[in-house]
Amino acid sequence: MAGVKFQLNRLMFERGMNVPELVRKSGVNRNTLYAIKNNALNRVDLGVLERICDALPCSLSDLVVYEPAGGDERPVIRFNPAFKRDREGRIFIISGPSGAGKNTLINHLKEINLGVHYIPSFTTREMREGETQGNPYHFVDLASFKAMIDRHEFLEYEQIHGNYYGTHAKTYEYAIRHGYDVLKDIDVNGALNFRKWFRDHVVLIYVRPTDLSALAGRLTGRGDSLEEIQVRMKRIEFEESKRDQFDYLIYNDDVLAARDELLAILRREGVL
Ligand SMILES: Nc1ncnc2c1ncn2[C@@H]1O[C@H](COP(=O)(O)OP(=O)(O)OP(=O)(O)O)[C@@H](O)[C@H]1O
Ligand SMILES: Nc1nc2c(ncn2[C@@H]2O[C@H](COP(=O)(O)O)[C@@H](O)[C@H]2O)c(=O)[nH]1
Repeated sequence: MAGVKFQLNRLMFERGMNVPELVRKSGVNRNTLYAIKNNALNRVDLGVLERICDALPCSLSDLVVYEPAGGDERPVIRFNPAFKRDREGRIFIISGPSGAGKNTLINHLKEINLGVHYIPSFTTREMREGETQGNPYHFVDLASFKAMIDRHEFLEYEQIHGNYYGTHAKTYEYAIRHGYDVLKDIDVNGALNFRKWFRDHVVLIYVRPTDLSALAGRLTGRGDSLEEIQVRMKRIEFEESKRDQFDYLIYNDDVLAARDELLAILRREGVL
């Protein structure tokens, strides 16, 4: 859609700056910054823009641009009309620490015909053994990811464990508008952003093992390097601090029991 757009996402990305740091440097409150970052504001105080420009630093014309109509409005997957609901679509998000078993659970559900879609995110991380282009991600280089930020193609994106991950906005908007349910693993920040934008259309499910010390062993078993595991372990405390904001908690100690709990949630939420 044509209109005035903020380039805060890209500018922060280029400067390696996160929201808390920009709050500190600019004095602009967190919610306003998120709204500007996500182009979710219709009006804004010029003083706020000045403070952001000072803090980044950048010029006003770097921060605010007019974008004519154009851009790619198409979803990145083909939706199956047989899965269409007679209500708006819902997004089921699975979050939790690395090694909790989010992908394992999703892969188990892919074996059952639930009538939900799995939308691959875009990522800059290296492909793992067994992964392919489009499953579970669209693997892109940093320049392509950055170009997508420029074109405002992401609903949200995060830097996690040193790599970038982003959800394709038009695809999720299309799913909700046209009655398609989606199951996707997203980090805790992304999950809470989805809740902010799509409210009741989003169901948040947090997965973890009862004993968090099991995580490192699982990642070793997956073939992650020691260095990679250390990076991932550092994020557990942060992820756990967001847990209370989720609708459901699943303890994945036994995969099949956890899968059944997830199925019970989907049933309760009207998917099955
Ligand atoms: N209940 C379980 N018991 C033992 N091992 C498990 C269990 N669930 C998953 N695993 C194993 O743990 C490893 C990590 O699982 P998985 O890749 O699904 O985690 P994840 O939550 O998706 O992690 P990430 O956030 O890093 O993508 C895999 O090797 C998987 O087979
Ligand atoms: N905020 C987002 N988080 C995402 C997205 N896609 C995946 N993820 C999360 O990233 C980590 C790491 O995943 P891995 O497959 O590289 O181990 C994990 O927590 C995912 O849930 C996204 O589009 N946005």
